[in-house]
Amino acid sequence: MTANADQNGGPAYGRAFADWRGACTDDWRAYTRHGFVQGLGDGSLPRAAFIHYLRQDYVFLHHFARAWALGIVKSADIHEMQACTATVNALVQDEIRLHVEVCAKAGIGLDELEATAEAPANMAYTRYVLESGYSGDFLDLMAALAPCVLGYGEIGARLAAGDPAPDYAEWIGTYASAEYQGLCHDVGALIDRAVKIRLGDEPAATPRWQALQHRFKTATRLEVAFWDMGLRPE
Ligand SMILES: Cc1ncc(CN)c(N)n1
Repeated sequence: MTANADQNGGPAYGRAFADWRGACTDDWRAYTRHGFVQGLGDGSLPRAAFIHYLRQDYVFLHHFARAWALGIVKSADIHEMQACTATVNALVQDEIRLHVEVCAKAGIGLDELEATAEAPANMAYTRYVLESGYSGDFLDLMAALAPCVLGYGEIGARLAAGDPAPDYAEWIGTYASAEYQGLCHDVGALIDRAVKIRLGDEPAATPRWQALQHRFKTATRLEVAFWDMGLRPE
């Protein structure tokens, strides 16, 4: 367990994250230790699969930015609005730069990137998250969004600490960076504060908790399906 780990061995991104992650350990492991992830770490991932994934992820980030913008709509106060705004900004200004730059080096320009046809696994995941926000409240949306932000934080930190092969250093460096790790801590704190405001000090004792755990688990499974899709370039 590292200094930054919580008591379950996961990164210390907050209490709600630790609980939700701990309630779906098999699915979480399938997501964060997926063959695609192992291939990023040891360099064995075929380049075609990586570029295929990255193009889909470029589309994914558009929808995720929309979902975080929906968080602004569903916010209870200025603190939540500011935190959601910062995350939208991190997605569309910082994270997406990786996708644009790596694809440009592979000969895929911005127009071609924008014209990427969305894969069904991408649609299933992003629309699930957006629907969680449309029909649910701020907590429903956060439970569906958390595996995305925090899972990549956990993966990036673990791969970077494990002496990775140089092939995917840019990808690993993006998610292991101080900026991305800071974002994960901010999002974890946002969720804990939102839980406290809405469900009090003993949220696990409230009738809503299981439904939130279930939303987190469903989004985690959709992350697994996204990696599966990444391994199947047409
Ligand atoms: C599918 C997916 N999940 C998570 C992330 C990290 N924001 C991402 N870029 N793509």
